[in-house]
Amino acid sequence: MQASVVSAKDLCLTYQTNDGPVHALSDVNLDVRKGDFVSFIGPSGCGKTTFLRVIADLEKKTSGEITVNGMTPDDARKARAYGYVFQAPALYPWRTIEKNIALPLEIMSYAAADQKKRIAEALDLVNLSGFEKKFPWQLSGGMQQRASIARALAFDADLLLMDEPFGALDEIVRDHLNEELLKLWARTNKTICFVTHSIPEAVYLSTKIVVMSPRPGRVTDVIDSTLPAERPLGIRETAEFLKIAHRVREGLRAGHSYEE
Ligand SMILES: Nc1ncnc2c1ncn2[C@@H]1O[C@H](COP(=O)(O)OP(=O)(O)OP(=O)(O)O)[C@@H](O)[C@H]1O
Repeated sequence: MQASVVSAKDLCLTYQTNDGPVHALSDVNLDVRKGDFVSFIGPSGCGKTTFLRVIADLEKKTSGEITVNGMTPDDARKARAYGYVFQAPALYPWRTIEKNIALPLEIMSYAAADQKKRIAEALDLVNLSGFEKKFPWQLSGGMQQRASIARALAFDADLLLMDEPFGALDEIVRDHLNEELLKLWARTNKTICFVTHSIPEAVYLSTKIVVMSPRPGRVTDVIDSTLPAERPLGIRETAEFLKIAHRVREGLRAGHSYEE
């Protein structure tokens, strides 16, 4: 069996707010294994982003256990165990695209030639070759997000945390990036934790789909995908795909509140 990359046991996180406590995560138990592609899906406010942020040591658990590569999130952060792609592109406006991508590589002291190679590969992967010298504000929102994905890819961490990275992109670009991400994942044996609101995206990409529900944020279903590793886009029309999508939809419906 593959090693555990993220392991959560009875994990709880409660935010204290002026309106009282918000139970963002309640008794979450989950094991992400090396090489897994795990999608987190659920309605707004069910704690998907919070879970990623706990892994990345950007939030502290209230109780329970969480390890990342067998370490505390704090030690994992110091060991630079992961790359993080945020919901909104977080690029420095005073740096060109290539300099933005270079930043983590500079911090990690990659040799200049290696930096250049990685930047070129990452830009190619997200279809941004030729935009190296542009500044973020010269690109569309979608292109900026692709650049921030390139930054997380260039930095060669085994674990990629992706918070709705393709949510703002048009569907054709999104399809392309989904395919490219799968290829990259297959080639590199990375472990990916991926937040999405899209059922087809979750089913297409994942080896494991974690369905969550809010108030309090909890895991209501964990689906191990039966789809083959090789996934042309056409697989989305197959009976097997639709069966898994149906189960995800049922899980979402069961945990959904219509009272908002
Ligand atoms: N810093 C914070 N302080 C207080 N409450 C917070 C904070 N961050 C998130 N929350 C609350 O915790 C709950 C979970 O939020 P979270 O962002 O993790 O959900 P999500 O599933 O990622 O939502 P979305 O799909 O909208 O991004 C929500 O009720 C949210 O309002």
